[in-house]
Parts: sequence; C-alpha cells; structure tokens
Amino acid sequence: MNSNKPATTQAAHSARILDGNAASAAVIERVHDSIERHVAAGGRRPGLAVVLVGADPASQIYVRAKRRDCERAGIEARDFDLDASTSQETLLDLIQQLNDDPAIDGILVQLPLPAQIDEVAVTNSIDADKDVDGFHAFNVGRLALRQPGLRPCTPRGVMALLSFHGLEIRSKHAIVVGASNIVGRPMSLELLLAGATTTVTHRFTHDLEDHVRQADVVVCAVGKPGVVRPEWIQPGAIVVDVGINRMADGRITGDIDFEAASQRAAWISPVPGGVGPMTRAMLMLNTAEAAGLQVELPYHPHSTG
Ligand SMILES: NC(=O)C1=CN([C@@H]2O[C@H](COP(=O)(O)OP(=O)(O)OC[C@H]3O[C@@H](n4cnc5c(N)ncnc54)[C@H](OP(=O)(O)O)[C@@H]3O)[C@@H](O)[C@H]2O)C=CC1
Ligand SMILES: Nc1nc(=O)c2c([nH]1)NC[C@@H]1CN(c3ccc(C(=O)N[C@@H](CCC(=O)O)C(=O)O)cc3)C=[N+]21
Ligand SMILES: [Mg+2]
Repeated sequence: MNSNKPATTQAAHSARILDGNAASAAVIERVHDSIERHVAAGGRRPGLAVVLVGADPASQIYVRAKRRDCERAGIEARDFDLDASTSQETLLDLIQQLNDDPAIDGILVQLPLPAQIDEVAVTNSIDADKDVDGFHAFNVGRLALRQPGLRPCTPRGVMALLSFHGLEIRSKHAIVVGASNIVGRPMSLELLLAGATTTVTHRFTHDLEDHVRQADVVVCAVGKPGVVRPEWIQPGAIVVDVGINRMADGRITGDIDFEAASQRAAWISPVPGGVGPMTRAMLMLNTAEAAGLQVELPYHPHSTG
C-alpha cells in the first residue's frame, strides 16, 4: 500500500465515552427518589402536560419516550394530542387552561408546529414558571443574565453529561456549531455561564475548520452529517455531538464521524446514547424543580458566573 505511514503505527487511540444512558438513568433515579419522598410526605405528584399538534412520526417517537420517562420518574404525564389543522387560537386556549391548572407543573409543546401556528407566540404564552423546555424569552434572558431559571433541556443536558464525567469546562475554549434557538444559542449561554471562552458558529461562518481546530470542547448541533470533519478535532478535545440524522435503514447517527473522531478526541458522545437521553432526563429534572422539589444530583454541576 502506498501509505506514507510506517508499517507499525501507534496503537489507535480511542476516546472515552460520554455515556448519556448511564448519566440520564442516574438523574431520573434521583428525580424519582425526590418525588416519592415528597408524595410519601403528603405532597402532590408533579404533573407534566405534553402537547403534540399533528402526527409527525419523529415527534410521536419523542413523545412516547417522554411518557416512559415520566413513568420512571414518578411524574404524572397528561397528553394532549391535537389535530394537525388545529388553529393557533385553539392551541393558545389550551395553554391558558394548562397555565391555570394547579395540577400541572410543566408544559411542553412539541416542536416543530404546523405552519399555521406561530411558534414564538406559543412559546411565550406558556407561564414562564411552567416552561420546562426553557424556551420562553424570559427564561432564555435569565440564562443570559446569569440568573438561570428553567433552562433549555438539551444544553442543560450537555452540561450535566460533562459534569457527570467530572469534566471541567472553566477557561476552556469551547465552540458551538449551530445557533438555533432551541440548541446552539442556549448552549453558548450555558458554556459562557460555566466560564468557557465560547465561539458560536452558524450558517454564515466562513472558517469553521479554523475555529474547530482551536477548540478544547466542540459541541455540534446542526443536523448535517459530516459538517465537522474528524481531522479538524484537536487531539485531546471533548466532542459532544447533538446532531440526530436518520439514515436510509432507519437508524440514527450524529453530525460527526464517531469512529474517526474517537481516534483524536479524549472524550466523545455517541449517537444514540449521548445527548438525546440527557435531554429527556433534564425534562424530568425541570418538571420536578418547577413543582418546587429539590433534587440531589448525581454529579456536581459546573459552578456558574
Ligand atoms: N440530542 C438531542 O437531544 C437533540 C438533538 N437535536 C438535533 O440537533 C440538530 C440541530 O437541531 P436544531 O438546532 O433544532 O436545528 P436547526 O436546523 O434549527 O438549527 C441548525 C443550526 O445549524 C446552523 N448551520 C447550518 N449549516 C451550518 C454549517 N455548515 N455550519 C455551522 N452551522 C450551520 C443553522 O444556521 P441558520 O440558523 O443560519 O439556519 C442553525 O443555526 C438536529 O440534528 C436535531 O435533530 C435537536 C434537539 C435535541
Ligand atoms: N418542545 C420541544 N422540546 C424538545 O426538547 C424537542 C422538541 N420540542 N422537538 C424535537 C427535539 C428533539 N429532541 C430529542 C429528545 C430526545 C432524543 C433522544 O432521546 N434520542 C435518543 C434515541 C432516540 C431514537 O432512537 O430515535 C438518543 O439519542 O439516544 C432525541 C431528540 C427533543 N426535542
Ligand atoms: Mg476561535
């Protein structure tokens, strides 16, 4: 073979795994313990309303998984499955009822919503104290101002996944690839809050490769396989792959070539089994916290400020 590598190469390095299944199970167990103690002492069981508009197959899968998580956590799930043609007015009326319902501690409206409904109007109509997705402008503003309230589940889940494995973030150079309202932007606010020097890249970024090559921590949330090339990863970096891409055979894969990136990174999150389960665990944690419970976490959260 015409390779310029010596015949005897170094033993292939392989990154350690950021285990989202283990970390999420540990979080959900603590949420469950806290809820059962609260209920045994005469407290009301926390309630989560899950609103699904339409029958998008991916959304149906997530909503089913959330129901299972609620069972494991001891949270009462109330499902509201609305027709795809539901008007914005009808949805806003339902949210108003849920805002006023004392048995409901958390409200989640599954995104994306059908085109006739304004997602911003819906998100901001949820009582900020019941906004367990953390998408309300007030809660995002609190995160930006170092007064975190309810925090978006995926970015909080990434931070929890890093904490669970004992990884320090303060003073590291972090890059976030993707700048959406639900992942990239709040992710950059979480990293900033944890004391990382944080670069945010997006569709208009010209020199993505240069930014990735400088990063100690790479969080990728785009939804395009291969958007970050494994050879750009700095040896010893922490790689968190938020992306979920469905392949022709129905299986899912991340945005970054896992095998190749594992040869360079110190730590890497797999897809499936990385950030996805953490997102769902944070939804359970946020719901318990919205109900006023304190949950003893199975890790030391990154200090803030
Ligand atoms: N594991 C989990 O728990 C979750 C996973 N996901 C997955 O994460 C991925 C991202 O989700 P989401 O944020 O909702 O997706 P969006 O499509 O809303 O956002 C993608 C972001 O990536 C940016 N982008 C597009 N191309 C590039 C590029 N070449 N370089 C850098 N940035 C680029 C977009 O820019 P612009 O804003 O200009 O369009 C946008 O900011 C998806 O695969 C989704 O399935 C999502 C939520 C939870
Ligand atoms: N209001 C709202 N809140 C959300 O948090 C929200 C949303 N809308 N819309 C869609 C995205 C996507 N999302 C995921 C959650 C868990 C997994 C997850 O558990 N994934 C598993 C595997 C799932 C599978 O096999 O399909 C894993 O990665 O291991 C994935 C994706 C939440 N989202
Ligand atoms: Mg840079």
